[in-house]
Amino acid sequence: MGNDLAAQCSGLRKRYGKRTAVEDVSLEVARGEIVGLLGPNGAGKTTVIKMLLGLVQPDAGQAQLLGRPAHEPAARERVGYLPELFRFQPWLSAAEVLTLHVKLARADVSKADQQKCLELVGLGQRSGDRVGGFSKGMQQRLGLAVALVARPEFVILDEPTSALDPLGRADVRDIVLELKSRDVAVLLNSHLIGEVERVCDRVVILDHGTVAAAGSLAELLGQRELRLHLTGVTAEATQRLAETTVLDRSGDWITVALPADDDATVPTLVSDLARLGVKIHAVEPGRITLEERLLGILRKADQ
Ligand SMILES: Nc1ncnc2c1ncn2[C@@H]1O[C@H](COP(=O)(O)OP(=O)(O)OP(=O)(O)O)[C@@H](O)[C@H]1O
Repeated sequence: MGNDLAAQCSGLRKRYGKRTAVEDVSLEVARGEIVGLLGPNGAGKTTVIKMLLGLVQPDAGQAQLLGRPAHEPAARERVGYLPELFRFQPWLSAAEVLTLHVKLARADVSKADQQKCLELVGLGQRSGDRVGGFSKGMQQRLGLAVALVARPEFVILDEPTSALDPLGRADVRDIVLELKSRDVAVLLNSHLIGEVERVCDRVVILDHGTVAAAGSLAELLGQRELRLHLTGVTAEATQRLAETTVLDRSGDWITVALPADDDATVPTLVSDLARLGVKIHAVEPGRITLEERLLGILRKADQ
């Protein structure tokens, strides 16, 4: 495996009794890449994460972390993990929880840097307070600090914002993007699709334990489109429109496909149509959202 991969797994399978939780799942996370893991409840996301971390033994397949087999404890030393469900020792202060985890990770992180990590997650003022008195969202912020404090090269965040207010969610988004800028890889499991769409480079969609779709956002969301409200369309203008891919026509509205990442098509088309005497009432760029795409994939699989 190349050193450019933070995580890689292939052919992962896990059964619990007769129930198949995960079947033949393969995925990769490159260094500095943010990958979103999406899928309905019970799709197998957490099970895949646990197999990647060597916390659950796969029935088949293999997983590697930062170039080592996932089951080796040394593989996890440079990995930060925010589990979906966790409880910290309620009698410890936030600062003590971080110190404990720095020790467990056998990392060398000064007290000042530990305090900075608490500030990063918005708990700078609460470092001396006992965790038992923390709200759910504050505990989740502390969980994020624990995942980040030992300066990991790969971070797995399992539902990191489920208990957070909108400001907290925006903070997590900024933190994830900041990790990427430092070439830290992130695997993000979240039901908040807008969040995934905003920060992730690639997305893996799990359904019934298997990979239902995977790819970059551009690949998954496909072509962009443009809705035009036009009147006075002459034969010449119709010919000009036919040079694009016309997806739909209903009344005065025409939808054409736009090539991905092409900035020239819209201004050229609009000026050509205007020159040909067409009255242009509206020009609306559009693209299906990740949520629409996800629902489409999952509903198709259920049919
Ligand atoms: N320890 C376990 N014992 C028995 N079944 C399990 C265990 N862990 C997971 N499963 C089953 O495996 C399947 C996948 O569960 P998993 O927690 O991986 O899903 P998920 O995609 O993370 O779901 P959610 O979005 O609800 O967190 C489910 O059917 C679940 O009941």
